[in-house]
Amino acid sequence: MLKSNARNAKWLVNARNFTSIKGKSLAEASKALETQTISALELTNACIEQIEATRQLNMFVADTFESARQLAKESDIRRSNGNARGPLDGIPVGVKDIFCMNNEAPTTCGSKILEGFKSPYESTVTQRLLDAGAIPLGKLNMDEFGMGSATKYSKFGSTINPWSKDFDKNALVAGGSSGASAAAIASGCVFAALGSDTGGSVRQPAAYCGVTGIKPNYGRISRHGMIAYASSLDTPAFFTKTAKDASIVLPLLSGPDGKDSTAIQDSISPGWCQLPSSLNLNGLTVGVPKEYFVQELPEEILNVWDQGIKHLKEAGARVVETSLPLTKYALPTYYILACAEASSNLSRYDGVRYGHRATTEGIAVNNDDSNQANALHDLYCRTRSEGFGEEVQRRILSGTFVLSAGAFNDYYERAVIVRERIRKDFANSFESGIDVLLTPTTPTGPFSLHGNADPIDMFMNDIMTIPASLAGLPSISVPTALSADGFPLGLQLIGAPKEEDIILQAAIAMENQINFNQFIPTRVYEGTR
Ligand SMILES: NC(=O)C[C@H](N)C(=O)O
Repeated sequence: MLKSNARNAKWLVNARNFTSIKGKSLAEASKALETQTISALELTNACIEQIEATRQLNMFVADTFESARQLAKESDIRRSNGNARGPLDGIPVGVKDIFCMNNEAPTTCGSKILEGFKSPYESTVTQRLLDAGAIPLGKLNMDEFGMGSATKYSKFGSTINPWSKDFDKNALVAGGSSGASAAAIASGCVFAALGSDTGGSVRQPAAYCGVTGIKPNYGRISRHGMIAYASSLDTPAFFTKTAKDASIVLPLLSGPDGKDSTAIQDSISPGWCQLPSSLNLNGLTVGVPKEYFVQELPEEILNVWDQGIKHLKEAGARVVETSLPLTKYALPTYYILACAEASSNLSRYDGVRYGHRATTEGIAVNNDDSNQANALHDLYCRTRSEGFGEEVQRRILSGTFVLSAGAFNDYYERAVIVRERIRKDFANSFESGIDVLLTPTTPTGPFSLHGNADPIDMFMNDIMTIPASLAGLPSISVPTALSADGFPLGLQLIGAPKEEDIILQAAIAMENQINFNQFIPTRVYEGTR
């Protein structure tokens, strides 16, 4: 009795110091739980408070606070019994609304067509989070079905970048499609957040929000329960404050899964992803691909790139120029393949099986067979026109076109061939002795939320991230510097197949020198840190 009172008293004292844990890394939060400096319930409540304080950014589209508090209490009991499950036990996390969860939150993928959809099952990756003792606080906003680079194409409206000078006229995009997951880390609402990366959806928002975003190798994390956009590219991925945190989370989410035939079947060796405590990169060769020096690259991006090269050299790496000649074909190849796969995947949303259904008012139905067929066709058309947003419709139309008989050979088939050649480009580079490639994550810093919404400009944002997606390679965005205007800029490390450990080592070596955590988006921390 006395003992537990003493511990409660200790927690109460520290409860006044919540502010000191907000915005800290997952490793730090985990340590605080381990030493019982804070309880999981207190940590959860502190994160909920921060979510409430930052509603203006429009990050959480569904809260699961009730189940979160229950899970936190269970975590505290486990810990007090000496049965804590490891570094994620008691850690508040967020989940992109693309992952099916069997809790109080609907799963909508940012789309009206899935409005109110309650998943009857749990995705593999969220189940692994739960098994590790993590505490999901809610579902995070996203571009509808993962299609976009700004988290603007959502039925819930846009998410705002926490680094914006103000959250109104001068609001910046958080990037997309997993923009809210990145923003939730940057604003200290959670310590890890799930996203998905098809062509850059985790790395690009990570760069824009000044956090770490890792896209593991295709198949490293099971896709079971992640709503499909372009199945040959879709990769469950996640955000943390630091690369060190990412190295803690990745092994817990990875591994074979009988429910996804594309999940990597190799079991993970015990030493995998465990990083030496004193990191130096002696013996590591970093390639800088010359084709990524696209003409339009602004000075500040070039400077950040130079800074990254310097950091890697200082950590002991050898840096050489390399060539990936087919880089310029990656963007069109991606948008042909992704749209083609999307047009097929999204054909299941017809207003009959689940989700939004258009009203049948005005659709004439009588017993005449042809009339009934017309009525059904009308229902599909109305449902899909009402349920899908503009960008999703655009992609379904172009995807249907590239798969049509007259266009298939010229577009889809060619794109499949070019994709293989792009994969070969990377393989040649790695075979020549390069261990990891270094590029900017994005061609610019975060842009205005209210600016030009030309879809082609939006596609151009993915120019640096898409090649690795086509090749299925692991890659990570490391927050590297602030622009002259005070906005985050990131660099991307791309690794050889299944070599997440190498990109993580290089990323950690960089972050040790950069110390990006010295910078914070002050508006969302006002009075809280
Ligand atoms: N899903 C992604 O990885 C984002 C990419 N900008 C796309 O719209 O396809």
